[in-house]
Amino acid sequence: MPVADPTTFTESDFVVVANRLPVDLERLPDGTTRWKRSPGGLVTALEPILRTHRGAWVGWAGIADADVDPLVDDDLVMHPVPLSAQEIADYYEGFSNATLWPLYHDVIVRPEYHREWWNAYVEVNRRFAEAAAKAAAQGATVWIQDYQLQLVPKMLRMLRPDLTIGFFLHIPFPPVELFMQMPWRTEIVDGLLGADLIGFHLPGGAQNFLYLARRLAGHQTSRGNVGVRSKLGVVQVGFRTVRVGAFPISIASGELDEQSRRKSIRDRAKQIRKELGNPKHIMLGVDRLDYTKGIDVRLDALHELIAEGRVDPSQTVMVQLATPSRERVESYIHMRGEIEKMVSRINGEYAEVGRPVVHYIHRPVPRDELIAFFVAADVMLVTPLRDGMNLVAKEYVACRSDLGGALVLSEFTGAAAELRQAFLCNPHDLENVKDQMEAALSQPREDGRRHMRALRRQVLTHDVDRWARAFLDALAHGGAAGPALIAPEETPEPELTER
Ligand SMILES: Nc1ncnc2c1ncn2[C@@H]1O[C@H](COP(=O)(O)OP(=O)(O)O)[C@@H](O)[C@H]1O
Ligand SMILES: O=P(O)(O)OC[C@H]1O[C@H](O[C@H]2O[C@H](CO)[C@@H](O)[C@H](O)[C@H]2O)[C@H](O)[C@@H](O)[C@@H]1O
Repeated sequence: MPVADPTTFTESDFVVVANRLPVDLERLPDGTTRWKRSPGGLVTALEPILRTHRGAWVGWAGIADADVDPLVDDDLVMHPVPLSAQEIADYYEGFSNATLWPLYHDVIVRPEYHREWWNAYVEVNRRFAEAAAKAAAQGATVWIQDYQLQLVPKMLRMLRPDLTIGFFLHIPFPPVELFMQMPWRTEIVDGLLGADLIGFHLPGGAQNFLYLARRLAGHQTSRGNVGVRSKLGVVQVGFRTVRVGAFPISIASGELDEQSRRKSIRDRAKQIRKELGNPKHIMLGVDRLDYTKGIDVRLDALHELIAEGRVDPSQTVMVQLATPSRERVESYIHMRGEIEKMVSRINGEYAEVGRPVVHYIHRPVPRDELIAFFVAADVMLVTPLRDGMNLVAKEYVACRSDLGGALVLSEFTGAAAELRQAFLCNPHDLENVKDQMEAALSQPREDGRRHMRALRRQVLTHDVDRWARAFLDALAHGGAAGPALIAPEETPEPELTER
């Protein structure tokens, strides 16, 4: 990737600000560096949009103290924001991923609240706001992404009142009683209210936020329910009107559909089946190694199904592809150990020499290889305890133009609101997960084709372009608001949860 001369850059009319750049700088053992694709669904979703808009991307390069000049790759200008090792520990691993992440994901692990982490979060958010203010042309649109940067909208508005500012949250916005744990709750709500439009995946998240804007920040808000890509909510912040809406994110589904039809991918899918010993059933999990993803849930379910004689280990293989993630955060270290023990236990009890039941790969897989796995898998297991959207579920569906395969999908993902024909399951109810896995393994072919056809219709007609267009149109044009405002003192009791 070419490193460009920073003096040649003009300011951009469209700027995305996210914690990470779409590429991570990697330090190799010999001291040299190279760029690689960043992990996670945010990058998967936003990269194609930014390339179409020929915009700029402000974000961290993924390692400590990287002093990197702006870069250009295919018309996409990237502005790296440096973070020190201490800031990575306090802002990224600490406040973002040991405070906000568990708090916003139903406190699956206990969030930690430390003042020094909060101070680093404020400091780093200020640095991102300053970098965005520098990258944006007069009157530009700036789109800030995700929970790591919730203070940036207000900070940026103070630096650059001429900008149009959008914010999108990629993870669930929690129920009010959980959010109220946060010692800096008012600062976060105020930070977000610096935007002109605040987007969530689901209407429930938008509703939770409107309640807090009234009760906690004391603003008037609109009455009535927020819709999906319609019926925006409104918060009146002095003379400013902030809009709040639900915009479920998606993938570049058409492109993925095309890629998955290629002969090379089909051949590789057949070869994968052969390499796995030509089992009758291949089950697949594809995730960042995160405790929210319920990898333990599906392993537990498989273990019990085999023990009860409902799944035959000589005919069934499970492949778990797990990208390393946040590897220095304590809860991630613990979870990795637990999952690796479960894999060993199942294999110890049920594998034969040369025929493991569970294949576990703890590294990112190249994109073409991943697509071939999706094509090969008879049952896709997506079992998070909580997930903002989960793009993997949509990717699997986009890859199944053959109408084969079956999707087991947790009700606690954003994707479940759209993919109603999947085998929906409650990951907190192990018997239910087992039943749905068994049903997916044994569904009649014609039923499977019917379900997959319906799932594909949803995913192919609601792609990532449509998501971005819906958000950016609402940001540019305001969109329809609810008719009347509710004053803070009129606030009824909350309608809870994001679902
Ligand atoms: N083991 C893996 N190898 C390569 N890509 C992966 C792997 N696991 C996940 N991904 C990709 O990362 C993205 C994950 O997005 P998503 O399911 O929304 O969850 P999250 O953003 O929380 O990680 C998807 O595009 C998926 O294909
Ligand atoms: O940057 P990391 O700490 O390595 O984490 C990767 C990304 O994980 C999260 O992804 C979320 O966004 C997806 C797209 O909207 C969504 O489908 C998924 O449910 C979310 O978990 C995180 O929100 C991103 O900021 C991270 O970059």
